[in-house]
Amino acid sequence: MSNKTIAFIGTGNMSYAIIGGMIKSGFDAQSIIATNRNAEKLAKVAEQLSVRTTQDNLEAVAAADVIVLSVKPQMMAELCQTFQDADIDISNKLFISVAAGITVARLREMLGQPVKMVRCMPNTPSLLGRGVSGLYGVDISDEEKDYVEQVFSSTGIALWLDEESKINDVIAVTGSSPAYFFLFMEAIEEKAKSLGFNAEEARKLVQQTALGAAEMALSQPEISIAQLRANVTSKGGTTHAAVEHLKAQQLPKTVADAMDACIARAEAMEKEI
Ligand SMILES: NC(=O)C1=CN([C@@H]2O[C@H](COP(=O)(O)OP(=O)(O)OC[C@H]3O[C@@H](n4cnc5c(N)ncnc54)[C@H](O)[C@@H]3O)[C@@H](O)[C@H]2O)C=CC1
Ligand SMILES: O=C(O)[C@@H]1CCC=N1
Repeated sequence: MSNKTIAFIGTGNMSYAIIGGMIKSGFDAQSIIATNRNAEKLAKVAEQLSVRTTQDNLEAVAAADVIVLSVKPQMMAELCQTFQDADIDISNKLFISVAAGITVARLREMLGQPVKMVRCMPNTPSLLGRGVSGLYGVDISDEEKDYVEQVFSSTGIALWLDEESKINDVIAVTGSSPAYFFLFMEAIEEKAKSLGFNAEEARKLVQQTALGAAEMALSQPEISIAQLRANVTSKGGTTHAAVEHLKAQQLPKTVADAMDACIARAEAMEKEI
């Protein structure tokens, strides 16, 4: 494992998930610094992940070799300005931004210099080592590329992209998509409750089925997802009735349109921020 020190600036949902995945896979907690300007949130991170914590971003940046920018996109310019204003040499540090909708060029503008930069689009299942991270690097050495890959492989699957615009595609396919699956699960859970299952039963039934379906896909890569669906669907049977209804309601097109909306929003943010 590398001996680099990595600082997460703005440790909220996403960075908590990445750090959790890193710790679970054996990264040394003392090589990880987490910051948050909110003391309560930071105390929770210290207690649950046992990493080094500070409310002082500049202290963390000064101590780290690698800095993960993990605040909301709208907060990024204000944060980066504080690095520019401080008397810290960031020229040789590696920056990783997990923010949606801010390009490398814009991040470098915010930081006031052409720092080494990786854009990463992770997702929250990273917490369980089941994440997916799209990666796009600029001006990084092979050694830095290996380190970044080690970090994000520790939280799941890491995929290097050859064009920055593909980060927006990854947002639609994996960054945002846990929410699509949760929405589907919520809909089944609600309907189960309306059929008379109590809240605990409805939750258990839906989560176990989602897990079972995902594990069937994962454990049988030689069988297409369409075939797995067909295997549940008896001709003239109950599943057929449900699936035909979803198709008549244009579910596949609705999902594709939602993913286009996701990409369009990322592109719009690139102009706004
Ligand atoms: N949540 C998700 O599923 C994903 C989020 N992302 C990206 O990750 C970034 C963070 O998102 P979340 O973790 O969901 O947001 P979040 O709001 O949970 O976390 C951000 C944290 O930063 C803290 N913060 C804000 N300004 C700060 C400052 N100046 N100094 C120190 N701490 C500060 C806030 O208190 C907050 O806890 C965003 O840019 C988002 O685009 C990327 C992929 C997936
Ligand atoms: O909703 C968002 O903007 C962030 C990026 C991907 C997931 N959450």
